[in-house]
Amino acid sequence: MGSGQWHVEKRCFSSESPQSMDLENGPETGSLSIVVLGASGDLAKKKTFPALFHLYRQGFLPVDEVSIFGYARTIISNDELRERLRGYLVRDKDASSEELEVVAKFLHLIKYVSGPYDSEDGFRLLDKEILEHESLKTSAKGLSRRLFYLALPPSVYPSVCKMIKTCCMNKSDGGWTRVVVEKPFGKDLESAEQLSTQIGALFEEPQIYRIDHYLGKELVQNMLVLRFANRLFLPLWNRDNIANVQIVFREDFGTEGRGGYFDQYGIIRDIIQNHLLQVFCLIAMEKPVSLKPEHIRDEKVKVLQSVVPIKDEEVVLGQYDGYRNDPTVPNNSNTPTFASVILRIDNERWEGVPFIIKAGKALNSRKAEIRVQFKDVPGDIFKCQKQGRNEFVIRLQPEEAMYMKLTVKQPGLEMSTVQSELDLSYRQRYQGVKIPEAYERLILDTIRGDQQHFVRRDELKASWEIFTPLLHRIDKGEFKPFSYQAGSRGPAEADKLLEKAGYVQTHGYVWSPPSLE
Ligand SMILES: NC(=O)C1=CN([C@@H]2O[C@H](COP(=O)(O)OP(=O)(O)OC[C@H]3O[C@@H](n4cnc5c(N)ncnc54)[C@H](OP(=O)(O)O)[C@@H]3O)[C@@H](O)[C@H]2O)C=CC1
Ligand SMILES: O=C1O[C@H](COP(=O)(O)O)[C@@H](O)[C@H](O)[C@H]1O
Repeated sequence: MGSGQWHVEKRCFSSESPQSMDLENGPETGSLSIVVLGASGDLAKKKTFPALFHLYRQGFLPVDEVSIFGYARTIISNDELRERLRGYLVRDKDASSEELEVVAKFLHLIKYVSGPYDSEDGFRLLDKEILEHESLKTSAKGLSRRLFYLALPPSVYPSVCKMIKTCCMNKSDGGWTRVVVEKPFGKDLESAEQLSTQIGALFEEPQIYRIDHYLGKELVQNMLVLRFANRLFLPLWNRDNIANVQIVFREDFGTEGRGGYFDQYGIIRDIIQNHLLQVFCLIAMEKPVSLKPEHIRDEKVKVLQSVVPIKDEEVVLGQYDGYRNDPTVPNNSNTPTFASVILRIDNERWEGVPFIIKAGKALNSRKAEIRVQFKDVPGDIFKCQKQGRNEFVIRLQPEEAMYMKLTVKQPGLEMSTVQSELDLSYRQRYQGVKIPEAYERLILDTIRGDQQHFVRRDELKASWEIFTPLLHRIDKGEFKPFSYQAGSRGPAEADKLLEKAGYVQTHGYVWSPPSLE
């Protein structure tokens, strides 16, 4: 692979039809029906349909193969759905006539079917529509591919999966049916396992795509490359050199109309148990045998299983003032909108290294980053260590970047030291390159049958095992959040915990992304 292109070993093609048949993953051509269930909802309009549009625009969804269906209970016409979606695909006033035409052609591919989630009538109607479209599309040897995206509350997953299985499976020999399910996948270990069992009774694991959109972010996808394709990092990535790791998610807005949903889940279930824990796996796991999805997921499960029970004194919870003003949030809500939790791994590589996982809503900034802090240099001949430690920072968003904080000689006649950085800011380094949206990438993976960036059942179980005891105590009101001011850094106790974990702040040093001017 001299081109430096991503090389996924699992792809093996039939000699008969090299491009059309991936033996392990099912056919890659033939009619493709993408069904968005919950098409009237928030996720569908903001993420799913726009991602499909971007794939269409880049030629990944050829019109001679693809049909898109929306399904929900709301009674609306095809045109009404298309009109609802339009505004999320393009801003009319900025768009050229060519762009508007592309949008119109894409919207024309979408057909809406209305029906309930628990009765066969609606799904039989959906199946009839799919069959009708399949008969019109190119079908290599009559192959059909059916992708069902559940943009729905998890409470309806079991009945929807049952309806798909009963009424809407691919009917061609050698075609496939896949389902994409969103988070939250369960509320604790027991409910997640129950849901997995219900869905697992209907579909095989290779048909189930548990999506976690953080796994589609550019710099999250870069983690394995960074760790395992750079000699520089290999000998450093362990307890001998790394003092602590932080994985941080901050949002500068509150629950904003989603209070009712959020209050049943809280920040640990909304962000930490899934998004941040997936990032944690990629930082902490061992090198997989290969890039095959199962090899990667095997290593993720192992590291999750090596996490020791969370200690009470290594948790700080917070709730921002004003959270309970939302009419959909109970006045006595104990739900955390902020949490900082230290995870510890009991293995040869990481024993003694705290992983501080922190997430909060209504804070003073919006960003997600990984911060790997190295230990002090032994024998400080420059007497410079009070200036700060080496830190490797991976900024997931906004302004994707990686930078390494270093101590260097202050330029000039004197021998003094100063903190500086090696900086790889994506906007500057990759000018003109459009970084794809996470959902765009992940939906393409589902079509290609690549489960590398999706959560396997045992991985999900291991992740709930880590957080369920703490979550149950919070649910029972045994663990109380500190209050914090909206727009602040969160509760001061979280900074104390960070300090206790051994994080050394570099005072007076601020990294600002380089500007293009
Ligand atoms: N919104 C977001 O940004 C994100 C959402 N998610 C997840 O994606 C999924 C969908 O989210 P979102 O679109 O916000 O959800 P919505 O609340 O907008 O629900 C989607 C659709 O499901 C139907 N629906 C809503 N409530 C019920 C119910 N109680 N029983 C049956 N059907 C119902 C409605 O369609 P109709 O009444 O027309 O049938 C609705 O339009 C959820 O699992 C969510 O956690 C994940 C990440 C981000
Ligand atoms: O899954 C979720 O993620 C969003 C944050 O996603 P991002 O890609 O903008 O970082 C969060 O706002 C939401 O509460 C949560 O459900």
